[in-house]
Amino acid sequence: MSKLFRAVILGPPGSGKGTISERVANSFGLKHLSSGDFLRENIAAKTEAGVLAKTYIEKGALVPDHVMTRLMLSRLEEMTRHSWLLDGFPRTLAQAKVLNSAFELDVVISLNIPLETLKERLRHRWIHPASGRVYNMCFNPPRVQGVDDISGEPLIQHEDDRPEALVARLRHYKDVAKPVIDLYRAKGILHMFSDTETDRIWPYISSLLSTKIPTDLGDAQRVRTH
Ligand SMILES: Nc1nc2c(ncn2[C@@H]2O[C@H](COP(=O)(O)OP(=O)(O)OP(=O)(O)O)[C@@H](O)[C@H]2O)c(=O)[nH]1
Ligand SMILES: Nc1ccn([C@@H]2O[C@H](COP(=O)(O)OP(=O)(O)O)[C@@H](O)[C@H]2O)c(=O)n1
Repeated sequence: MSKLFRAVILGPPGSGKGTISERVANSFGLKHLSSGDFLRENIAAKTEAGVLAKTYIEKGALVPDHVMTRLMLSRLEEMTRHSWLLDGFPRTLAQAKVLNSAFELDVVISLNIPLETLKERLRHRWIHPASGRVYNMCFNPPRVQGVDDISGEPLIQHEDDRPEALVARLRHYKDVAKPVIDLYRAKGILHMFSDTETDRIWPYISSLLSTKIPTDLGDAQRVRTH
């Protein structure tokens, strides 16, 4: 079987992980696994992990490491035949160590976006909860304001996307993410990107991945869209 490709994208809330992950999935045929979306699916399905995770997310707290690692690793065990890009996991050093003991990562992308840019982006972020589709009134607005392009269902804004909630989330993110970033830098697989616009970062990420992703991923997996 051809070599598989395993990557993680790290970044604070609003940094564009989901936006960039979708472009990576479309360009390189990797499976994008968003831990936030996966948690919301489990919450909606009222799974044991979802019910437990909900109690933490509602308080704006992180879901405990053992719940996240059990949930994410069982999902990854179902994807062993696929190349993937993880978004939002690992989020802590404990999560990273468990992931590293189970899978060898090829690339870790870390987005470094200024606070004011994050605030501005999240202020205008609208989400279709059922699909996880993400819009932005300034960057990628829906055809009809407040309505999902595909389903016609209403869009919502996350309570903790408000600017006053963001500062606390950001401080917590930085405290928790630093040892994870340091770990992957020490492994020599960290690639940092800083800018205020996704469209300026994307070409660099795309060319990095073009050099790293095995060309023999197989047609089924590698769908090049230009
Ligand atoms: N103005 C602007 N908005 C952007 C840009 N890139 C992404 N966005 C929007 O900014 C918001 C945040 O982007 P996401 O991809 O959701 O960021 P994220 O890192 O996945 O955020 P979390 O899921 O909260 O961790 C969304 O509404 C995006 O549509 C950009 O370059 N400029
Ligand atoms: N590894 C993770 C990922 C998400 N989460 C929780 O799930 C929520 C939604 O995750 P998300 O990635 O959609 O949003 P962000 O808060 O990361 O911007 C987070 O706010 C956390 O409460 C977590 O606790 N641990």
